[in-house]
Amino acid sequence: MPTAENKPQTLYDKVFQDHIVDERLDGTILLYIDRHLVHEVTSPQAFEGLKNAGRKVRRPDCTLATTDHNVPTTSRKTLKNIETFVEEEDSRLQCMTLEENVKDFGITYFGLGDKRQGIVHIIGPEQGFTLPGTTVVCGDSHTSTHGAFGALAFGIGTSEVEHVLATQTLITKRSKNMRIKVDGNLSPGVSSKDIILHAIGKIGTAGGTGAVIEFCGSAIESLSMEARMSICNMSIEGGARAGMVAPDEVTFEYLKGRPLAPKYGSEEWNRAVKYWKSLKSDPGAKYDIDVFIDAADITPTVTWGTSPEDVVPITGKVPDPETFSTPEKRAAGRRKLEYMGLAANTPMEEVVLDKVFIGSCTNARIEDLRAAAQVVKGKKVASNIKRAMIVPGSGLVKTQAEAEGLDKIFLDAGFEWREAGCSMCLGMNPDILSPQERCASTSNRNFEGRQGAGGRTHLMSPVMAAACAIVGKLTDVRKLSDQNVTPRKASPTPMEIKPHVDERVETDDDEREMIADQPEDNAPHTNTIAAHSSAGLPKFEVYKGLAAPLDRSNVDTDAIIPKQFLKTIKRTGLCSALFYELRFNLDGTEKPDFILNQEPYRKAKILVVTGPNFGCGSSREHAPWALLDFGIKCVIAPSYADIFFNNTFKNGMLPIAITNKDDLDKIAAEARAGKEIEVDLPNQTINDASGKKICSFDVDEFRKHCLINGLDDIGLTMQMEDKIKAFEKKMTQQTPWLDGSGYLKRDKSGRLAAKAVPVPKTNRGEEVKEPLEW
Ligand SMILES: CC(C)[C@H](C(=O)O)[C@@H](O)C(=O)O
Ligand code: SF4
Repeated sequence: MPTAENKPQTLYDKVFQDHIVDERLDGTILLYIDRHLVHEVTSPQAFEGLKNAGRKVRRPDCTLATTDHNVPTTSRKTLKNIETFVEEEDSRLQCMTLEENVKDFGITYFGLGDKRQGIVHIIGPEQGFTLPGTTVVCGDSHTSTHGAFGALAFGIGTSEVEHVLATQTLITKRSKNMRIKVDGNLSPGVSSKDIILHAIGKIGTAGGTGAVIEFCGSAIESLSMEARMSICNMSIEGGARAGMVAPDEVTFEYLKGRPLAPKYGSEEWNRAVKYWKSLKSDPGAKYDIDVFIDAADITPTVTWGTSPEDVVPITGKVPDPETFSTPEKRAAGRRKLEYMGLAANTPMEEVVLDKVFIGSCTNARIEDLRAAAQVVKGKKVASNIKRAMIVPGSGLVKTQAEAEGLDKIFLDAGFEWREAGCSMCLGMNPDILSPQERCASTSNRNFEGRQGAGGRTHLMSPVMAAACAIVGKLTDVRKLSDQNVTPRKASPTPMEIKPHVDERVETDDDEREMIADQPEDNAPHTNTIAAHSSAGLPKFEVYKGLAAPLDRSNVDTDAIIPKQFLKTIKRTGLCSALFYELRFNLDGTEKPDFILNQEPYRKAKILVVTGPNFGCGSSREHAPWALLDFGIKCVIAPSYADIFFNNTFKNGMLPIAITNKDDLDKIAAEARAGKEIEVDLPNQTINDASGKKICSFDVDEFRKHCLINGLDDIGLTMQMEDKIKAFEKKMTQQTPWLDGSGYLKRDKSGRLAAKAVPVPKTNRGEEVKEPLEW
């Protein structure tokens, strides 16, 4: 019998274990974060919180920022500065706020004039900022991308961004282990995007909820790093917190010569590789969920509906909702077809397109562009295609593609060749679909309104999108006769990255000692933490109010609050943005059918959702902010997506999972009758208006404690300063390559120049009171 110590561990277990700063008896863990990526959309409120509290960024050397979501992808030839370049006012403000914050807090930033600027999940790996065995976070759900390196990488909300900026840690719990094994050879024309779409079709968008997926098997091992990134990128669409692939020779090869990776051939590199090689799952390691896929079963795959799980082989037909298993699914299916403007049983290859988008953090890397160019070469975009866009994922991808002449191939065929950014993946910038326009897209989400209000998205691989542009309809890339599209194997010609920053300086032993021995008030990366509490949130105890019933499944955060409202730099003012496209017509008038437009539910304080997986998709904390602004502080649903679930607690809200259908039906019946519901958190019961118990509910002990006492995590974590500091000292010894000395300036004595500051206030700017127990 293996003991707890020698129990076989998974890759996830190993990386998680190596980052535990502290563990409570109830399993709440303070996890150290090695790498923090920051973008303009989810950071302004976090920096504002730091400023209000007089806090510093703890590890500027481990933090990397860029602008990507809001930036126009038009030519930057005339770019002077972001102020004159970004025309849309709110976008401009968000970009400028980031520029101000990175200056104020001393963070490395790749702005629009910098060739290294690009989508946050493309630039991290490109720079060697993402490394195996690290914990990587970003206020963005597709942080899962970085798991391709054997990193534990996941998206967080803005409150957590603030927590990481201030403490370089997160409060979390262990996730479940899930394994998706893909064995065998991929057929020509089938790529990693097809693998992940196929897998999501199989497990569903909630299939990975609460889990970290390890992708393995011979088909995964044969893939290049870029292909592995596309797979891990979409783990979040399968509901998982993160996706991971064990690091191997392909990974090490990719990292050689990256500016922020340990210098190839150095002692540090050799030490790092030795550690990275230890990160494989042990034989006999147990997985809570195991999925097997035969690579031979995967064909070029496209989506037909408004959820990434709505997949079908390109050779298939639009499904008939009347054949779906339950009345709820039939109703949802009809709605999807109506939104998508499709008739059941139409062959997918007969669906005519308007636009083609090749880009996004899923598929805008150099290999994606090479593969698409191979299909397009010597052909022309079909005349019915109004716009076909190629948007490289970063300035470096663009430069490399131009050096290889790919831009010319695309331009000759009639594609637009754009500058780096998120572009039409979510349309927070000028690149959007018009209502009813149909797009073949290499992005990752096909939610209603995702690429523009009323727009219709079909997800697919870059070679498929390229073929669609040529044919003008959804099409099977394998039919384009002279194409020779092969799956993306480990590439013999990786992208050449020229270091634009000083290469990482190897920390020698003496230096390591010196860093570890620095006096407390001048440690390499510290905030001296004054004992303080952070009682800043309104307390949640017994909460009573009208409950609005919502009969929907898989409500994504794009539906809770669409992209156009993410441009705010505040946490408030989002009441009318809540469920905007469900609540309002294009002309701004109300849709009378939507529940929150009906009496008495305009005054709802609780939302009762009868379908599972509420809050899936994007990490936007704007979703709980909008609910709060409307007056809803409690959501009751069968299940939630992980990031949304976390985000609500950080705002003093209570999401309750009721898995028992009878109980949920009773609650929904009260809601439908327009009666009030009482949520008693101390006693963990849901009661009717008279106080009679309907059912009990579970809640995590630590979260309950924080809600009832109105505690803010950051203040609590800051009381763990000694433990965090001790952890950092150990890490500097054990994994010196993670101290980002390549970015941070050193003072004359060679010390990393981050200053210690006392922390007199909470993140909401209030006076510090007595310290509290963590
Ligand atoms: C803006 C950001 C919060 C969001 C995410 O978390 O995914 C975005 O990148 C998206 O793709 O919807
Ligand atoms: S999913 Fe789209 S919007 Fe989100 S980070 Fe990736 S490219 Fe940007």
